[in-house]
Formats: sequence, C-alpha cells, structure tokens
Amino acid sequence: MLEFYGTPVASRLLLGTSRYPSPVILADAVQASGSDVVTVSLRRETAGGKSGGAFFDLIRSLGVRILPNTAGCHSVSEAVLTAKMAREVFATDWIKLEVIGHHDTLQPDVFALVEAARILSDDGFRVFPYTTDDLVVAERLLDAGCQVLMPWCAPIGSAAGPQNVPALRAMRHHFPDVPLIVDAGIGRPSHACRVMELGFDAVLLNTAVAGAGDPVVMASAFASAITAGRDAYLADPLEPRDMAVPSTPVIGKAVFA
Ligand SMILES: CC(=O)[C@@H](O)[C@H](O)COP(=O)(O)O
Repeated sequence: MLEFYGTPVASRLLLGTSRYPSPVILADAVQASGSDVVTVSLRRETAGGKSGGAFFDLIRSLGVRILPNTAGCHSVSEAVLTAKMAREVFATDWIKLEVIGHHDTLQPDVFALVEAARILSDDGFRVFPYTTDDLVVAERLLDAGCQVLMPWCAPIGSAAGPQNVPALRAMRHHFPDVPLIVDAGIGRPSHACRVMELGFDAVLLNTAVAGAGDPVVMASAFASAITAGRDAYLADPLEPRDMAVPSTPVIGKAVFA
C-alpha cells in the first residue's frame, strides 16, 4: 500500500478544496473521489465564499486526512509562518509546501522552496514540496529532509496536462523509491491516467474538479482514471513501435476456390 511518511493511504487521488461552487458540492466531490487526503489552504477563501473557522470545521467534518498547504506564500518566512499556523489549526505535522516564485506562471521559487523545506523538516514537519520536474532540485529537497516529492506537470490552474513527459519519466526513473505525486496542471482524467501510467504514485488536483460543470461526477471520473492508470502501469504496458506488427499471426495460406 502507498505510504507517505509511514502513513498508509488507500486512494491515489489527493483532492484540493478550493473554489467549489458550494460546501455541499465540495463534500460530495470528496466522497465521490474516494480520496482519503485533502489539501487545504490557510490563506485562501474557499467553497461558496466560506473561509476561516467555518470552512475549517467543514473540512474536519469530512473524515479524511488533512494536508494543509502554504498556497499564496511568496517567501521562506511567509511559508514557514503559514506552516506553523497550519500545524496549530489542523493538529498535523504534514504540510504541502508551496513557495511561489513567478507571478504569472505560479512557478515555484525552488531556491526558497529548498530553504523552507530544510527549516520545516528540521522543525519536525513532514514536508510535501510542490516543485518543478528538475532532478537537481529534487535531490536538494531530499537532502533537506523531504521524503515525498510533488512535481508539477503544468502550471497551477492551467488544466494543460503533462507538458514535459520526458522530464516526468526521468524523475520516476531516478527516484524509484520516493513517493512521487504529480501536483498541479492536470485538466482531464486522461491526463491523470497518463501520469499514473508513467509510474507516478499519486495525483493531487483541484481546479479540474472544482471548476467542472459537475464536480461530483468529475471527481468520480478522476478516481476511475487514476485506478486505470495505476493498473496499466503495474500490467507493464507495451512501448510504442515504429513498425506495424500483425496482431493476428497468419499460419499457412488460405486457399479459396
Ligand atoms: C489546491 C492546491 O494545492 C493547488 O495549488 C494545487 O497545486 C493544484 O493545482 P490544480 O488546481 O492545477 O489542480
């Protein structure tokens, strides 16, 4: 079974909780997704305009594990402070660490990310860093104490799907024993299936479900796609070939009168 920092998780879909049309739809989507981990921002307004205490109570009532995040933080000090507040509010040492470095693309500031990851790991946090698909940054994050990595596949909220499959493949290849969660940029269930077929351990997504016309049905569609992708990976899929290969071998020759 998949484990994050020694904690087993049943579902390979981690769901964000922002921007749902209403709290009820959020709760129904979480249930339909089968997720047992949801991520929550301490700093953003969320479902149906609810924020702060009322929203956090709703999240606690879902009966799933909470992975607080530092979305909206742009510096080491802001991210570290937000993580410490999240630890108090949600009584967990898990933190999805986001340190945004670029205003337009929301690309992580990987230098600040590594620094914040080290500070938080040293302080006992279990850090889930939102990062790029860069192998050197990944190494630095592991050195800083991270035991899980969360590479993007496209910018947050873009719904663009995997933009650099060779880089994602390389990441899986070079870190075979590290739980790898694709986080951000997934738009369709087929995108999630694709990264799971590459061998990623899980997917975290928000916008594609919250922004769908029917978030509850979409949550369920993502759950199915992620299971299909995982099963396909375990079934050792064929690599694409340049040449045709008959799928029905012909033995001898048919003789027609
Ligand atoms: C909710 C959250 O943590 C996002 O910052 C996350 O990265 C998901 O990205 P998408 O909204 O693109 O799925």
